[in-house]
Amino acid sequence: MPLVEKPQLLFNQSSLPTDRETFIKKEECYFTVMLCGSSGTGKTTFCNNLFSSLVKSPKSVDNFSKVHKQKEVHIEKTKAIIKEDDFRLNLTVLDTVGFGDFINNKDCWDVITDYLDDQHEKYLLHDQQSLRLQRKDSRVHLCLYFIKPVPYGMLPLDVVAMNKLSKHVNVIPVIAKADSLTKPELDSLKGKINKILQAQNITLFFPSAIYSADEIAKDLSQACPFAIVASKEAVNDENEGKIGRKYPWGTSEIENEDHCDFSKLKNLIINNHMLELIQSTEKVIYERYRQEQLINRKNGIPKLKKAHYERLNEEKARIQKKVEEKSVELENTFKEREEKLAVVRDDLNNELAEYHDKVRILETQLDALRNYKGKNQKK
Ligand SMILES: Nc1nc2c(ncn2[C@@H]2O[C@H](COP(=O)(O)OP(=O)(O)OP(=O)(O)O)[C@@H](O)[C@H]2O)c(=O)[nH]1
Repeated sequence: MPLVEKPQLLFNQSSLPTDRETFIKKEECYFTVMLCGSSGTGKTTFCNNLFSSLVKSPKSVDNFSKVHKQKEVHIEKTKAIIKEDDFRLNLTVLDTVGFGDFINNKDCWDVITDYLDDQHEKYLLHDQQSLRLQRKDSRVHLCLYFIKPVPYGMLPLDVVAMNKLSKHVNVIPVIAKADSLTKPELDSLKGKINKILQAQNITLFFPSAIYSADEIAKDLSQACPFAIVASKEAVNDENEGKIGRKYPWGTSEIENEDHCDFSKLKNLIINNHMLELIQSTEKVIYERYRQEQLINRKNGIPKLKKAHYERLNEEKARIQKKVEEKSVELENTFKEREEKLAVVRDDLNNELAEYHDKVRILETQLDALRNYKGKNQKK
């Protein structure tokens, strides 16, 4: 687990509201963030920019082809401890490897929603025990959903996946690689995405004024979906320390609000609303899961998840097929044996008929001999 001491200023403690100050005074906090989006959307680069440190290493070419040989989406976990002054952030970053990368992406969000529910379930089990000390909390506080920068809006996969995920975790959509769009294209894309999200009734995470200030919360909410640019390089010597992307015609600085919404998103997640994300996970999302489970589950047994259900159905179909194949095989063997037995029976019957004929001939001969003998005795 990488231990990153003193990254570039992560927490702006001087401007903290009281609630957050208390939160920081706890000296330690656990935060889990999920990066959901297809390969190459810049998730790793963005994550390292967000936490101002090398939290996650980019995939090498070999590693990339190895992980993508698996035909299923899987969750890759990276842990890091970020220390700033006396505060320690125990960070867990979850990458959804393979999400949206296959030709058929049907139900690829199931692995993720099952993972999210599993973490709630583990917490629920701890909750139900009499001694609640040292309970592990692996619940996910935030899912950053990476939308590809395509001018026509969102793919149907994005709409369905965000709809499903938003019931299990706080979701914030981001437009990845926003430097590939012009300002008018970006504004139009944001408008289209917001219209789709509204029409589909997708509930996203929006910062509330209780955790920051009215204007800050409003400004951050208006920036959604956040257009982000990520980079691992400083733009040039002159602007040393400024991270960005260099092009032949100019530069794009990630923290420049005229270039993208990176700073706003960082303010939301780290400076102002991390506590709200953690509390909303506890009070809204986990509470909803807890109530649903306790109302619906029979005899305390957790409800089967879709993936488990499908696996059981597949297993049932496999066993049924095997039973059918075995019964056809047995029937054929039985028929073969029956046919063989019929041949043996016919042979034996023929043999028996032959013996009967022979016996009949012998009896006729015996009768003839008896008659002959009787006639001779009379003489
Ligand atoms: N133009 C542009 N390129 C970016 C941006 N962010 C990242 N990249 C580049 O995109 C490539 C992929 O970035 P990664 O951060 O590895 O993407 P990823 O989503 O983590 O990829 P996987 O690990 O395969 O899932 C790298 O070459 C980055 O330098 C961005 O905002 N704009």
